[in-house]
Amino acid sequence: MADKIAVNGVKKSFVSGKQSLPVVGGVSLSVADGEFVAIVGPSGCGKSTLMKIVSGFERADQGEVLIDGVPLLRPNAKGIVISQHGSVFPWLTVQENLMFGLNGDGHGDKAALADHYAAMVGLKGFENSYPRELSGGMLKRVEIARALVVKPEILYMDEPFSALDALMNLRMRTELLRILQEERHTVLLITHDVEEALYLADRIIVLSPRPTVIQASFAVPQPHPRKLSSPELQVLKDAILAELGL
Ligand SMILES: Nc1ncnc2c1ncn2[C@@H]1O[C@H](COP(=O)(O)OP(=O)(O)OP(=O)(O)O)[C@@H](O)[C@H]1O
Repeated sequence: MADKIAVNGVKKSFVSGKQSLPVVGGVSLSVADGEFVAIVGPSGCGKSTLMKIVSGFERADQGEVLIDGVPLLRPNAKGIVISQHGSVFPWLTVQENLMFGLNGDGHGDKAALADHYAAMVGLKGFENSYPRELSGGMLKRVEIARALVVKPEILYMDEPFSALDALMNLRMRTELLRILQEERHTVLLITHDVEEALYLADRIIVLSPRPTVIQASFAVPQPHPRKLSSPELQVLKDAILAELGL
């Protein structure tokens, strides 16, 4: 079977005036169906640029991205991006936000589906609330539910929890794992937080400084729920931090 995501020899530079800034220096990567891959790397190395290329929002100068063996030329309905900035519509209620992406037929009772996903992320009873009435963590849950309600095969997450406080960040990690146990997705997560990657991912890829290439890759074979204090994860954490020069 083809990989869910295959990244082959992707390179990208940005041109500003006469200057060319090489950002992605040649990245090849395969992600299996249902796999959770986290990407860590130094600030400004090109993580978000790589994610934009892999999700179809940016074109590579060289190389290609295949989703289920098909070249990706633009954002594709199989994948949804969740970013740190958030994209919940403030003028719509939770239920209306969740129904927003369900255009066209084939979704049955949209309100019921929206309410099902609201409940899945712990927002039962808040279906008719507006975003201004919710906390930061609840807003993040709306965003996750809004991504999941369209049943994407791939979740692209770019620092999804970094705007949350530390406690809410920890809660959302657990919440995400619970949701992924209910509904299988292939996940690509960018994070600056090595512990977040160790807690969530099946595999952790360490990117080099810009122009970025894959510097190292670590499998995380531990079952969930994981204890970050376990000796195995501590050893992995030290090895990843060493790759990052820390
Ligand atoms: N559209 C663009 N035009 C020009 N330069 C860009 C563009 N997007 C990104 N860059 C540059 O590419 C480099 C990598 O940026 P990118 O956002 O991909 O890095 P990152 O690893 O995600 O950074 P951070 O960890 O700080 O979020 C930076 O030097 C940035 O200024």
